[in-house]
Amino acid sequence: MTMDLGPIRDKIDGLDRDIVALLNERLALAAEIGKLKRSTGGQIYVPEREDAVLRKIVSLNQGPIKDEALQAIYREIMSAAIALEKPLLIAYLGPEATNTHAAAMRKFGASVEYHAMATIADIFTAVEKGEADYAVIPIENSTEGSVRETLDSFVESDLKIVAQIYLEITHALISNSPLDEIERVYSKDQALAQCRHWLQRHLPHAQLIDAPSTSRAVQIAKETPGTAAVAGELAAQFYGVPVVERNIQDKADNTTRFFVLGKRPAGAVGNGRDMSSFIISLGDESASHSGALLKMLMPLAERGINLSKIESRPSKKRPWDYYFFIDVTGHFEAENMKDALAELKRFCPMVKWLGSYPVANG
Ligand SMILES: O=C(O)C(=O)C[C@]1(C(=O)O)C=C[C@@H](O)C=C1
Repeated sequence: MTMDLGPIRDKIDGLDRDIVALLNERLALAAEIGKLKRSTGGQIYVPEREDAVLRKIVSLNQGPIKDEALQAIYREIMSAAIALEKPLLIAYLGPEATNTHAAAMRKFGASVEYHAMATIADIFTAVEKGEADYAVIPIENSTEGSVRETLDSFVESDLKIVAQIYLEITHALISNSPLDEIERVYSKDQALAQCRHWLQRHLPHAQLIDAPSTSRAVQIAKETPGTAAVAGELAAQFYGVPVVERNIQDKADNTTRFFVLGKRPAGAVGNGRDMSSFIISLGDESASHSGALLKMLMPLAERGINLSKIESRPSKKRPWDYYFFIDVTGHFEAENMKDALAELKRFCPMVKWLGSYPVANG
């Protein structure tokens, strides 16, 4: 039987012509917006608008395209729009091709510039000095907990959290050798631990060796026959090493949360889709007063502001003095938030706003 795909492909060609013309029409409008923003000093990347666009296209979608596929396409369209408005440089915690790189690309797409940096402190400095426009850093992992260096860096910095990214962490076995020839497996200890059962079952005799990063592990696997790496698929693509097996992590729900940091705050999305983060210190009350924490949370609870996370860190100023890092629902500019903060400031020596941002990426 011969298949005649010609007529259908002709229709696809016609649609592609229309799609390209429409995309260019949309991008020309973004370029116009860019010109206005540059003359008035407006922000090029507008997380709350992107959140609204991504929700709008999902509400318009009637299928068969999946919402996630449509959002991924729009992520790239808005990335191309940003690149026309002004080239943006995004700093992220390196090395290249790690999960933080993948998270940054998920948020900003392929049309902006990325720069891997060695430490979280370097990243804060780069954005503060204007050497990078935005930064992407990990804040917490669902199994490993918070990244303490990130929390501590917020105490001294005036940068604002403008967006957050949730990335499901998946691991792949990456090697030039087939499974039955692999004798050594390199990765970060955490990644090896997260794949322990799979490795025991499929490579019971392989030696498991710590590497400084998952990306370094892939570089080692690339150079040495009989070795493999456990890393994300981005690293396999980036270094050009084949994926032998994907999704080898023992648990399926391992997620890391990342923040996007910028110099200027993001506006409100509305519709209950905003979150805010603060550092609050109770000063002398924290050690002496068992009800102090409750007193701190009451002004928020009384105004219907939900607490989604609270975490304490030693202030390092005095023993048993703590900073509380809290995430709450709502935008900083909302009336109930302003009231709650005014009340907190009456008895808390430090109430520091770290930023307000859309609840989650699309
Ligand atoms: O609406 C804007 O401010 C734009 O710059 C356009 C646009 C878009 O392509 O929709 C692009 C980048 C911004 O982050 C948000 C939206």
